[in-house]
Amino acid sequence: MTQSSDSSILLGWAQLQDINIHKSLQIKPTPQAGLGIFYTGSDPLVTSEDAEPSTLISVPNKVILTAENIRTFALSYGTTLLPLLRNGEDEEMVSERGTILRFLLFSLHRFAAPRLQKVAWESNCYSAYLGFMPSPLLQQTDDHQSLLTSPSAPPPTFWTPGQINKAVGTSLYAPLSAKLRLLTSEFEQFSSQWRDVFEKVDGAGQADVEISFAEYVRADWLVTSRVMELPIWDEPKLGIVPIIDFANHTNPSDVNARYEITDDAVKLVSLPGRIASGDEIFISYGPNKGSSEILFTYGFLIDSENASCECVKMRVRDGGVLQLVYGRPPVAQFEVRDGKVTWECEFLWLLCVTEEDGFEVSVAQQIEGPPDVDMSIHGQTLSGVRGQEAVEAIKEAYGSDDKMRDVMELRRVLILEKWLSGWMEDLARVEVRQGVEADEHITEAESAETEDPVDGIIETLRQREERVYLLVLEELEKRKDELAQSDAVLTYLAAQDEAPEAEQASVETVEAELR
Ligand SMILES: C[S@@+](CC[C@H](N)C(=O)[O-])C[C@H]1O[C@@H](n2cnc3c(N)ncnc32)[C@H](O)[C@@H]1O
Repeated sequence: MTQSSDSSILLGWAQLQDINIHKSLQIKPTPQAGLGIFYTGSDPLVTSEDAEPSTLISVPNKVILTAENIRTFALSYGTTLLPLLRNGEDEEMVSERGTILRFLLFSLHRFAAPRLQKVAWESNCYSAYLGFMPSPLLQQTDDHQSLLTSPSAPPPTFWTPGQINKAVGTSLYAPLSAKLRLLTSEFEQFSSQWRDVFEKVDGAGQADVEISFAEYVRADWLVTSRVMELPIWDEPKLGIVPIIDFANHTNPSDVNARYEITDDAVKLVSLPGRIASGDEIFISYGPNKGSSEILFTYGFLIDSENASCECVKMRVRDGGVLQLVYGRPPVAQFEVRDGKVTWECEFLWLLCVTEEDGFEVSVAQQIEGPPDVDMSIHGQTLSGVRGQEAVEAIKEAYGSDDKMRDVMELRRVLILEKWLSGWMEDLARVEVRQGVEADEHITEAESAETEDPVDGIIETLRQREERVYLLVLEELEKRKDELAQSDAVLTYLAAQDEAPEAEQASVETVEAELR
């Protein structure tokens, strides 16, 4: 089967589904990103700088793989697909993500029983499209699949425990470990549900009642890397938009198309003057996403050298006040955009106020459920105030105090500096830590002799994150020097020198850090 006939299968399917595609578009392999969308014409309505944005692809809502459409579609499958879309024990439907994932699993599984294969694939009106889904680990046997260029390194959820361990210290490690734990526990439950459903089918054999973890991880990756949040209905919904989902990512400054969402369709429209004949159509998967986030979600490293922005999001686990007030570790965000360094760590307000300032947090452990957390500011108790609301209350109470504002900022700077230095040390540590015990389903397939492309990815990620931390540390150092000279801080320190010994604990820390 040739490349053009490949593309024509997909485009023919799209036509049957009332998907409108500009006549000069092709879907074909790219050197690094699997399949992509290419413009091959010279229509001035698309290429000219003076043209209006032009619709390249328009996908009607009824074709989008949303949970709602899949549930409707599942009704025609009788006893096979529908029971998979419910939670095993109760009769409730699974989440939107779960529904899309289970539909993909059902459609892409190779059933041995002809009856099941017919229902899942041959009578599936999405199969012509689903046949083009990438498969980073599984061996491809389909004619058109074998033509796809597979990426040199698999996405992180496919990494072996040994590969994952090498990411220790990067901002990828914790979310990746957590995701694999989640996938493992979901899979335990789902694989037995799958077995229950297919054991009842006449003629079902071993290949029909068993589903592998690798299949589950692949379906999850397809959902994660292709799903969009669609604000079409009253409440935004998740959906995979066929054909438009072949658009690859580039840096925001190089994009040549964007999404347009109307009441009845999702469209890909051109950016005037950005597309020439032969160009690939590119969108941006998120201008504020850093290397780690793109790697986690889409499985590749962005071209950060040419990007105007690098961003690191790190979950902060203090096991204390933050955990109590936020419920889960909050995210510290650092950004270097066009050379400008910024950070977003509002939750540090929770750590820069002390009992000495009239701030207290008290915890009452419940017999069941999370503990009750009360905050008290200058003797006034605020019950059940959590997260950003708690931060706002502290800012309101202390942020307007001219005498304390700089002191508090200095405390925040010092805490952040300490965290960043710790994270830099973690990044520099070469030792491999204890494995991700959850990942028992993927067998170790590493060879010491062959060069592992995942090593290169992790090393690049380490270097990028280290650079961001270094730039933030430089800024913090400057800010620390400014604050140390501020009248408010000098007055505060002088007053503390005169204060009785017992009251000096916090300033001693501040002074020690300043030295
Ligand atoms: C929405 S899909 C795009 C279509 C995809 N290329 C395919 O063959 O089906 C997103 C996936 O495309 C690949 N991709 C997109 N942009 C890329 C890029 N700039 N570099 C490498 N891979 C990219 C990644 O595998 C990503 O998870």
